[in-house]
Amino acid sequence: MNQSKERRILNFVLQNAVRGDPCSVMETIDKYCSEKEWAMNVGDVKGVILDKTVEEINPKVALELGTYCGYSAVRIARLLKAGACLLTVEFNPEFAAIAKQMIEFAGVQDKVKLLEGPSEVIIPQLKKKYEVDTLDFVFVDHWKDRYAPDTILLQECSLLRKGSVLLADNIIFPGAPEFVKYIRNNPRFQCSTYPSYLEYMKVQDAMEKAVFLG
Ligand SMILES: O=C(NCCc1nnc(-c2ccc3[nH]cnc3c2)[nH]1)c1cc(-c2ccc(F)cc2)cc(O)c1O
Ligand SMILES: [Mg+2]
Repeated sequence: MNQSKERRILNFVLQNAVRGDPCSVMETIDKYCSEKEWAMNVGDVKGVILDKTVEEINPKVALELGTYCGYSAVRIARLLKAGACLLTVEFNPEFAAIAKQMIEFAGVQDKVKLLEGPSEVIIPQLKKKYEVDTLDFVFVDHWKDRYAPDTILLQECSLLRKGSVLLADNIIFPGAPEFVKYIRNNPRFQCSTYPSYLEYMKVQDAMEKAVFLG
């Protein structure tokens, strides 16, 4: 049975990146996906916006919605301080299996908890089952029609506190119009937009940062 694209990306990393070196893993994925096969990682251009946001917040508890191959989990985890953790949610078992190996190869497994399942099931479990109090940072990068309902669900589950920061990928391409409409008209969020480019392409995209005001 022929390999999936995600399996080819992982194999390229296992054969070409430096084990235990997150930057080497990120660079190797970016090289493969810009030269050989496009894939929906946040990538090296929008990745800098992600880095700056994580460094500014210095989160103790971070959540990622949409693990995919683990590129942004490695990107975020490499910046987390001792004792901080990233919970990342993936519902596709194939992607989750790839991401688990990617995260372990990069050596950030002690900072990352990969949760398999749909976000609408996992989010309500975060407090009791995963011992989360509130989230300092949320990277929203899963199915675009889940952005708005899951932002509402995070509030309903009291997982956001005054100052919690959401950063949403792809608000231009593929786009998340319901989310943008919801978040920009919501007085409980302070929003800012970061124009950028779709990963590995000369196509306009943007990220939206939304600070919860409590
Ligand atoms: O669909 C995307 N990302 C989502 C993957 C995912 N990985 N995991 C999930 C998940 C995880 C828990 C969930 N719970 C419920 N739904 C869930 C979905 N979703 C995506 C697509 C593109 C894209 C651009 C141009 C194109 F021509 C085609 C595509 C670019 C991007 O940057 C993306 O992020
Ligand atoms: Mg994305």
